[in-house]
Order: sequence, then C-alpha cells, then structure tokens
Amino acid sequence: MSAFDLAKLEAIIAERARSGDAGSWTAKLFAKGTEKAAQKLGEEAVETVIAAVKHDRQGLVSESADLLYHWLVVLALEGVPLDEVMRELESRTGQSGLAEKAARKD
Ligand SMILES: N=c1c2ncn([C@@H]3O[C@H](COP(=O)(O)OP(=O)(O)OP(=O)(O)O)[C@@H](O)[C@H]3O)c2ncn1[C@@H]1O[C@H](COP(=O)(O)O)[C@@H](O)[C@H]1O
Repeated sequence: MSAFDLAKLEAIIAERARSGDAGSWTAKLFAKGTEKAAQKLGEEAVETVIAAVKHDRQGLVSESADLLYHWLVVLALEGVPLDEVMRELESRTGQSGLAEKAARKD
C-alpha cells in the first residue's frame, strides 16, 4: 500500500497554487479558473471511462491519477476541502448512513 494519499496531494496542490510558478501546471490551472479546470476534469473522466471499457489496465491507472488530481484542483478552486467530501462519504456508511438515506426518500 502506498504511503501517498489524496490529503497529501491536496496539500501539494494548495502549495503549488500559491506559488504562482510559471512552470507549474497547478498554478496555470488556478490562473485560468474553475471553468477550465472543470473542463479538464471532464476530459480526464471521459479518458478514464475509455480506458475502462477497453480493459486497458495501465491506462485506467494513469487516467484515474489524472482524474483525481484534476478533481482535487476543482475542489480547491471552489473552496471545498477534501475532508468535507470524506465526511459526506462517511455519513453514507453503516446504520446512520442508511437511516439518513431512508429519511431522504420520505
Ligand atoms: N498529479 C498531477 C498531475 N496529473 C496530471 N497533471 C498534468 O495535467 C496536465 C493535463 O494533462 P493532459 O493529458 O490533458 O495534457 P495536455 O494535453 O498537455 O493538456 P492540454 O493541451 O489539454 O491543455 C498535464 O500537463 C499533466 O502534467 C498533473 N500535474 C501535477 N500533478 C501533481 O501536482 C504536483 C505539482 O505539479 P506542478 O503544479 O506542475 O508543479 C506534481 O508534483 C504532482 O504531484
């Protein structure tokens, strides 16, 4: 299991965004804003789907990494911390999550 995780990538993205470094893809995306970053996110999602349906295992790994990176960039641009998404996912697990889901259907 890799020691790398999405929280570490989120921290790297925040640091690179602040850097304004001309050689930084992250800084360039931040300068262009949510619309461009969300467009890239959509492209990476489509490329991930294509790799999956082609059963291209290495492509699926590589496109998934691109997808997660661009997803975190969009979250950061919109001021949504990764932890908020994790808490949302957590709320959907176990009994309390199921109870909430049932309540939403009423
Ligand atoms: N994980 C990533 C990551 N995944 C994808 N990309 C970049 O996303 C870009 C877009 O991918 P595409 O396949 O669409 O490339 P492209 O065809 O050149 O792009 P367009 O022509 O469509 O604009 C590429 O330039 C990739 O390098 C990433 N760029 C950065 N990171 C992480 O962010 C860190 C900081 O990077 P910089 O901001 O570049 O310093 C890195 O150390 C990595 O940890």
